Amino acid sequence: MEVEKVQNIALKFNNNNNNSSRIIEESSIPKEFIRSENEQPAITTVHGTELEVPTIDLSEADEDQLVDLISKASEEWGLFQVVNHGIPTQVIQDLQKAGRDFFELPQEEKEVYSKPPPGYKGSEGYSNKLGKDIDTVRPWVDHLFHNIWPPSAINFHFWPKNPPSYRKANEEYAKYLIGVTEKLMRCWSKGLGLEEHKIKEGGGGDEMVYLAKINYYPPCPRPELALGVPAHTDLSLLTILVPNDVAGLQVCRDGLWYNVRYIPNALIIHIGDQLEVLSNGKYKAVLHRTTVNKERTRMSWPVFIEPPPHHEVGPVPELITEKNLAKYKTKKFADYKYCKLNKLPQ
Ligand SMILES: O=C(O)CCC(=O)C(=O)O
Ligand SMILES: [Fe+2]
Repeated sequence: MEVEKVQNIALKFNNNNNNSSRIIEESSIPKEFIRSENEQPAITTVHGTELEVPTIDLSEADEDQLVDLISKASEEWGLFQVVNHGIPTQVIQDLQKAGRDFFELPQEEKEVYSKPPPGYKGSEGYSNKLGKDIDTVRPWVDHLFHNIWPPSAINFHFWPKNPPSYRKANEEYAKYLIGVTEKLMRCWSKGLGLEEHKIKEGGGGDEMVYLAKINYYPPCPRPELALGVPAHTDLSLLTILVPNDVAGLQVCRDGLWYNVRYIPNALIIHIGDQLEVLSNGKYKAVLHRTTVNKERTRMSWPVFIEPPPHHEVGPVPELITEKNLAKYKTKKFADYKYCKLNKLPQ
């Protein structure tokens, strides 16, 4: 069988002059990256159909209409794209260029920002999972995490100094992102029949943490066998993501995986676990994953907007009645995160 044939062929990582990019000499991948058949994109993707997730114009002047659209998309899909969101194209392009320039640096320079050794509890730092031994199937992706808001949560130690434009590009993007986030949270509150500040308050108010990530998915010689990020829902309250123009995001509907269409300049909004909890299950965290590409590097820039660790998250009390009992426990975000990352029951 094809899977077995490729299992014995080693991937060769070569240092290419001063740029230690990986040169893949065989038209194959090591077995650590090969997914079981029930995960392989070639077998599990619905081909020929890109999923038309809702695309919402965030400049819609009729606020009730906007609330309805966002509420419906969050209930039915858990994911939607927004256009006319108010973030200038230049700000997004600068963010993307700074991230791309960082990931194209020699490996040693990226590793300056590596996550601290085992025992480190934070999320921030660079991780080269492509080259790291872990006992599960490896994801075909490298990433960098660091907080971008609020100022008290920022640790510039994890922000690349090279390229020099990195800091300004991220600070600019963060400023605009706050506006988009707050608008979405007001709409979700209203969509739930609550006062407009309730979702923000339930998520930790001005202490909410904006955790930025860059995903870097290099070309993969056998994209039909591997995955970038495997199936998951985000831990966050919401995630706002900018992709590059290489498609790869997939969402699960009725057990089947569909490609999400790339729309230039749109932001992709994911409902995360914490919004599902706050809304007592009305809004659904979306199950998603990413595929990789044979020729091109895919990149994405998600920002996970999360409650601060000590903040207790549970269904908003006003939503709980005798007929609508709480479906989720109220617990500290840090505890929720610990259970999820360690695959413990919530
Ligand atoms: O790259 C993408 O489009 C999605 C990445 C993702 O789901 C994640 O990093 O949590
Ligand atoms: Fe995700």
